[in-house]
Amino acid sequence: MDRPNKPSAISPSGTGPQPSVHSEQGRVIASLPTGDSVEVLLYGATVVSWKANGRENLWVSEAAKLDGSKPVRGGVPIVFPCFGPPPKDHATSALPQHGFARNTTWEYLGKSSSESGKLASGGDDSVKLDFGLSSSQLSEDAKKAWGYDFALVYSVTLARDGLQTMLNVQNKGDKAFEFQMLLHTYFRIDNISKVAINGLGSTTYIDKVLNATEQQQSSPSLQITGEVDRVYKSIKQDTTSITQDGKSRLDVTRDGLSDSVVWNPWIEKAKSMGDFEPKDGYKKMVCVEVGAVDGWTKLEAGETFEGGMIVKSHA
Ligand SMILES: O=P(O)(O)OC[C@H]1O[C@@H](O)[C@H](O)[C@@H](O)[C@@H]1O
Repeated sequence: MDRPNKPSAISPSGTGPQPSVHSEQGRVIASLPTGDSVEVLLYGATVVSWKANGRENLWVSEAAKLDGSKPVRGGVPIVFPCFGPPPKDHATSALPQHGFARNTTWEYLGKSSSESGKLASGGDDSVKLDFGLSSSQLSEDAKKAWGYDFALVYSVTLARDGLQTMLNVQNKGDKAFEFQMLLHTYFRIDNISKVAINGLGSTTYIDKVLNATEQQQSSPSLQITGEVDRVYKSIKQDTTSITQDGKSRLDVTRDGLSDSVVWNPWIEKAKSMGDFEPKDGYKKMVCVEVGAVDGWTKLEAGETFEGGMIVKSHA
């Protein structure tokens, strides 16, 4: 399997007090001695909070359902195995928009021991939480709609210098399947009018607002002044960064992935979503989503795919 982008991981551990991890009411919360923390709902394995340097980096709607009745409007919902409404002539055609991963309850597999995974966890520097979802945990409806034998492991690593989220997809069955995946991250920002998205220059994108026409990003910097729903394909740069008032705010680095979606619903679309509150919340969020959504990724029986992101937050 091609791994288009291989960034260096967040810096590994030192020694010192241990991170704390506890679970309560369907969520797992991890904190570092520095005060940085991450909170993951078992429903959808949705990261609903990531605080670094005393600041929340994720936006969650005030009307988001956190009770498992609807995918969470905010945080980092996982899109799998289809992105958007599935095409009629594809094996995913009977699934809902964005698939089933974001509205199924995952299993907490535990905190991985130090030195395992992509980061050398341990000491006070990082902690890695693993979540699992396999075919047997799906609802009867989802099993009927997509009857493949698969296993997903989602690893969320909180480190002193960032957050890493990686999705590992395994084909456990005896027939090949095709999928798309996306980490649909809602970043919290202070004011959309002061924000620019950089690192998408010279990239071709599908503009879903302009009837899915193919366009070219000519300027190196994207400002958001209206509804934006764009699928950037085969991006050459590893990192898409969000600046605020001209200063670096968040750097999103793709790992094993080369597509990104940029989404902001703006005024009318925000009004039309019952779970989007406050209605002017579009000024405080922007989705920069990493994924494999241009066409389909095929996994043969027994094969594994891994992709995700490393996000660094600037104080
Ligand atoms: O309302 P949903 O299903 O969470 O989707 C939100 C948005 O998700 C984005 O990733 C899509 O590109 C948009 O088209 C879509 O509107």
